[in-house]
This record gives sequence, C-alpha cells and structure tokens, in this order.
Amino acid sequence: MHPRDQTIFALSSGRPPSAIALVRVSGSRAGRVMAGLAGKLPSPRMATRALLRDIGQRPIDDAVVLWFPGPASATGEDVAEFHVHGGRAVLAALFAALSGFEDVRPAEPGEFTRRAFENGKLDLTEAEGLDDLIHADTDRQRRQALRQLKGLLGDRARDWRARIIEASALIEAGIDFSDEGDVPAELIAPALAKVRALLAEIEEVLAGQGRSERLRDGLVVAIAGPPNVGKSTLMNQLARREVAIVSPHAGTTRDVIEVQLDLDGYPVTVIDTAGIRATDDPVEQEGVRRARARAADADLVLWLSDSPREAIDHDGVAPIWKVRNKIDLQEAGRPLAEAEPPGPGSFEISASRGDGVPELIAALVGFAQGYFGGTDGGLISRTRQRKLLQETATSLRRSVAVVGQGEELAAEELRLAAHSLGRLLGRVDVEDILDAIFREFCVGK
Ligand SMILES: Nc1nc2c(ncn2[C@@H]2O[C@H](COP(=O)(O)OP(=O)(O)OP(=O)(O)O)[C@@H](O)[C@H]2O)c(=O)[nH]1
Ligand SMILES: [K+]
Ligand SMILES: [Mg+2]
Repeated sequence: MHPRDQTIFALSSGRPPSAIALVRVSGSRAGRVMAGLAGKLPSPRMATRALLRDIGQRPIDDAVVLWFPGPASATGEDVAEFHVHGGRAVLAALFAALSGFEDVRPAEPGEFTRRAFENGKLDLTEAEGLDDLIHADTDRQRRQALRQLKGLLGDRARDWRARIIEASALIEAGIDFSDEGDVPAELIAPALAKVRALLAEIEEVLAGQGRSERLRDGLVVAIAGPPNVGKSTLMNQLARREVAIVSPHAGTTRDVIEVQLDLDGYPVTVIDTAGIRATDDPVEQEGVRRARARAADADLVLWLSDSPREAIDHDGVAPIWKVRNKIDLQEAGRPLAEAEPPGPGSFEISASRGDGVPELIAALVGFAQGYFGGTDGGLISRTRQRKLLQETATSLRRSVAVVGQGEELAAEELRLAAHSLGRLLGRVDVEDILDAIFREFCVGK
C-alpha cells in the first residue's frame, strides 16, 4: 500500500505524563483499529467508554473513544480517537498495539493536516493558520492565526481569483470575436475596469498590513552601548527578573542574552549584549564582536549611555533610540541643563530605580504596532503569502499595461495572476512545495 493510503496514528496532545492523552488514527483502517482495540465500533461522534485490549486480549487501558466516519471528520478520512491515561507506558502499549495492524504506521509531522488539505477540508492559508495557532505564544499571534484559520485571506483570494477569471473570459471572448483587427472596446473596457478594481484591493492589503508576517517570529530589540552604562540592569527591568548579571565591573556581559517578552500581545525578543569598547581581552573581544553582529541584525536598537552626549558606535539599518540611563545620579549631583533635551526616539531613565521605564515600554509597544501594522493585524501571516500576492499584483499591472499591444498578452498576464492566487490557496502547487510547508508542522497535527 502506498504510504499516502496507509492509516496513520499519533499522539495529538502534549508531552506525557499528563492526566489524559489523545491518540488519533486516520485512514481506511481506522474502523478496524477501533473495533479491534475497543471490542466494537461505537456510535459515530459519541464519547464512549471502552476497555482497550491488544491483539492477545491483554488490557491496555480504560479509555474514552470516539469514532468519526469520513468524510465528516477532521481529515476527511475515517478517524478514531483514543482518550487514554497520559502515562508513558500506556502510550507505549497503545502504540505497540496500533503498529500491530497491517498498513497502520506513525504519522509524519503535519500529516493529519495535509490529509485534511488534500481532502478539501482546508485551503493552504487555513492550514498555515492552524499551524500558527498551535505555535502562538501571544494574544496577537493567536488572533492573527485564528483569522487565517477562519479563512479570511483564503476567502479574499478565492474572490479575487474568480474575478480575474471573469475578466479574462471577457478578454478571451473579445479575441474570439475579432478574427482580424482590434477587439471591440466594449469588451475590453469592462474587463480592464474589473482588473483595476481588484488590483486596488490587493494593493491595499499589501500596503496596509505592515509586516504582519513577522508577527510569527516577533520583533528583535537589541540593548547596546558602552560598558557599564546599565544595559543588563535595563534588561532585567524589562524581563522583570534577574536574567543578566549586573556588576560595577566594566565588561561583565560577554554572551548575548535573550528574553522573550509579551508586550501588549506583541512578541518581542530583547537582547542584552557586551559593552562595546576596544579591549585586549580576547574573551571580551569576542563578546563585542557578537554584540555588534546582533545589534546590526536587530529591528530596533536601544543605544544606552550614562552621559549626555554619548556618540553612537553602531552600524545597521534598524532605527536607533538614544536611551540615557542613570538619571538618578544626575538629580543628586550634576545639573540637568547640560543634557540634550529628549526628543522622539530619545529617552531618559534610571534602569536601577525604574524611572522612565514604563514610558520606554509604552514607546516599544507603539513601535511594535507600527511595525506589525496596527491594532487589527494583517491578513498576511507568511512571507510566502506576501510574495504570491505581490506576484499577483505585478501580473495584473502588466495586463493593464500591455492590453494596447495585444489582448493575448493581457490574457496571458491574467492567467499568471490567477495562477499565483491558486498557489496561495495551494490549489496548483507542486508536491515538493507542499512537502516543505507541511514538514514544519508538528507530529499529531
Ligand atoms: N545609579 C545608577 N546605577 C545604575 C543604574 N543602572 C545601572 N547602574 C549600575 O551600573 C553598574 C553597571 O550596570 P550593568 O547593568 O552591569 O551595566 P552593563 O552596561 O550591562 O555593563 P557591561 O555588561 O559590563 O557592559 C552597576 O553597578 C549597576 O548597579 C541606574 O539607573 N542608576
Ligand atoms: K557591568
Ligand atoms: Mg551587562
């Protein structure tokens, strides 16, 4: 039997031990497996208690089982669910029993979702949304994934694709009409109007959404600056715990230290780095090299200093905010007048006391909002989706541009645009691209 037609099983709940574990089985043998282990097939979609027994009639566990005959199941195939006690030995015994059935094997990562996709239960954007929902750590990631899973992008793409096909039908009809000479303008004009309208919609989605696909990975904010200015102290303030060593000794931090923060639902990775200075210590030199490299790749750099006019020693394309630290010392002694007045992207804080830190955090949230594209988030959640929408828009623009040189050229561009949207939905993709996408999913999904 081809692996694709085999029946698959996997643990679909979390890592054992746990109170309950869910093992799913999908494929043509699922019914035989269920009847074999539970003694008989329960009524469809009814939670039923059953003593599971292996092939030698030895009991495995007292379980709750569910039977979903296809196509009304998550994958579209026959699906059997076993809710067992989530112990490692219980699962080992159940897996051994499942593997004993002919043409039944453990699932590959993402294989359940792939079968659902292939049986038309989900389009590719929805499958991606499902994977994102499982991996969502913050509230905004969850909401974006849920929009994707509910098919918001997929529905738009299906609508656009249908309208492109209508427009191209008008143009093709025009081509058939005129064996010699020009296609009548009455046919071309409405087609062009359709194309322009939907191009505007796609451009709006592309322009208005910030970098919403980056919401999956989050934003990287690097704290950089000279030694001893309080970078690690600020890091600990932002993390609200002692993640980095703080000491009056310049050159304390050498490794890059990362924490994941949830800032108002936005995922933000903050990195603390070695103080940047010339040094003879080879270990510190390596720390400085790493600090420069990570700050150069960051999406935002907080350049920390403890003196009013500190030169910024950093190369990179990311915006830099000047953060002046230790203002508590200034209040105690030196006059405030010598300080540069703080402007946009410029902050004054006391990392040890916490003054100015809430304002800095609020500004970071604002930055994240602008970066990811506003409060409602985007329709686009992956680079793959953005690229295909850009390709679609390019083909539509070309079709409008070339229509004067020949209707066939315009029709060809519309075909390409429809093809790009088909790929977005996973309707026309080649096997290896689908393999690459589904391989990233987890086992049991
Ligand atoms: N008065 C005052 N001291 C601070 C403040 N922030 C940090 N410090 C002190 O400054 C010293 C250096 O702090 P760190 O956080 O280790 O500085 P760093 O920039 O990480 O230093 P390196 O990792 O060595 O580059 C420590 O003694 C801190 O307690 C502040 O806001 N006010
Ligand atoms: K230090
Ligand atoms: Mg430090």
